[in-house]
Amino acid sequence: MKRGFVGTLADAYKEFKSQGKKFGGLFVLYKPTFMPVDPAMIKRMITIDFQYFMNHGNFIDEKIDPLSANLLNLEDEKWKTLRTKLTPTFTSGKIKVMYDEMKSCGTQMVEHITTLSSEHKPLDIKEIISCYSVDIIGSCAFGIDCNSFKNPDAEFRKYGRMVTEMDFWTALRMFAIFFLPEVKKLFRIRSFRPDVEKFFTNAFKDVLNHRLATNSKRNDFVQILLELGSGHGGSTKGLTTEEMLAQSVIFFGAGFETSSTNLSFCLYELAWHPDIQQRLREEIFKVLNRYDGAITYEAIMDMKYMDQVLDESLRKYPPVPFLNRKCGKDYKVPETDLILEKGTSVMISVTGLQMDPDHFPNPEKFDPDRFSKENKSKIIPFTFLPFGDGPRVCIGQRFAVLQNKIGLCLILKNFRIMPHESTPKKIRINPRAVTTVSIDKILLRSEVL
Ligand code: HEM
Repeated sequence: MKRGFVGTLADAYKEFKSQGKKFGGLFVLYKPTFMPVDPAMIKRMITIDFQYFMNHGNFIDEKIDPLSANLLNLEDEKWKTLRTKLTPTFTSGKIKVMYDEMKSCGTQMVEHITTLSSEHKPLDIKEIISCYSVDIIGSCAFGIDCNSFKNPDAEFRKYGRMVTEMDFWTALRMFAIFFLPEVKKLFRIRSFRPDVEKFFTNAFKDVLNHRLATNSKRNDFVQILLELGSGHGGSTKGLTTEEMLAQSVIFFGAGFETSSTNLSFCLYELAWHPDIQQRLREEIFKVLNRYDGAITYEAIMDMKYMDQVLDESLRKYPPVPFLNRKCGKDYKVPETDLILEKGTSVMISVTGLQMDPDHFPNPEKFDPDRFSKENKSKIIPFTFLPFGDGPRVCIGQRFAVLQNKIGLCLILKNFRIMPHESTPKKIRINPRAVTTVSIDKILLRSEVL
């Protein structure tokens, strides 16, 4: 399949749209799948009629694959209970506490880019941002200082790479999780390779044991998870050790690649658009001036044009290019006689919507002004869905936005970013991947300011 599954979903979206339909049907291999394309219908399905479409329909088997019992995969009451328990973990207040940790990871990234710049070496931007991202999520979700920049063979970076590198088996594993959970169950394909699973399990348990033995604390998710549970050994009141582990792993799995995709594509576009880059840099200096030059949480939150730039990158390169749901009980499609049977798979093409010229004119153009105060209100609701929507919306959105704003602020404050002679004019998306990944390595140049 030349276009890959994500491309095929976007093509189906285009076809249904061009036929003037509000929805359509397609087969994902053997599986009949319903695809709404009308934003009002999408809104209805994932918010108002959420009770019918509460679950993603991903693979889950707590016994043979305990790590699959995470927030992303859990269903019905189990999901609801866990989401309620975890929601306080991601409030602005809790995320703000992790700010210093994020900034210190960013400072290490700046040192690394400074060395590369002074040696006139190109920046492998995805690799650099992935190190930054792995340092942050390793620190916040596992309480471990990864030091990926100082130690390129750092274990977290190595195993993190294994989770996301699109070799044949990872691609198959990820495809099976999202599209063919029955096949995954039949062949007992686990969510992670055994060595990766072992690494994360040991790392988490070591940290937990250390915290409990020394009564030490840190501003991270482990601490919050620990406070939710009654601690080691398992609890029915809070979270058991296995449940905590599954959540930390999904924070890593769902947060690391998505966030680095957003920031690295953003820097790629800024390299080709020096005018947008300069406008953003001017905002950074202007805001920092108001805060006496200090890069504080409040200053970062005040950088509004930066939000526009990151949003435009999320629009053009949605790290998660589709939303999936499973119909939980027979559902009558509004204004039709069609009944979606319980168990039917539903796919929403985020790429289809966000690259639709009816919703975003000239969609290939990188134009952060689409998200300006005046223009944002003109965007049709439910056509911009990089974090999903409804009760199942991404729980880590605030965390991801803060992390990427800090990274972008530190990079643009210190460096000018430019294309390298090998930088592709257009990104070619890897058709094997179920996320938005470039086939080509993206090299950029940097100059110390
Ligand atoms: C730019 C970065 C990110 C993007 C684009 C992104 C995107 C998404 C999307 C599209 C969903 C599914 C929403 C739906 O079905 O409606 C999701 C769910 C989720 N995300 Fe993120 N995400 C990002 C960062 C993060 C981070 C940093 C974390 C954790 C620290 C995280 C944790 C999760 C979890 C646990 C879920 C499942 C929520 C549930 O089913 O209740 N994500 N994300």
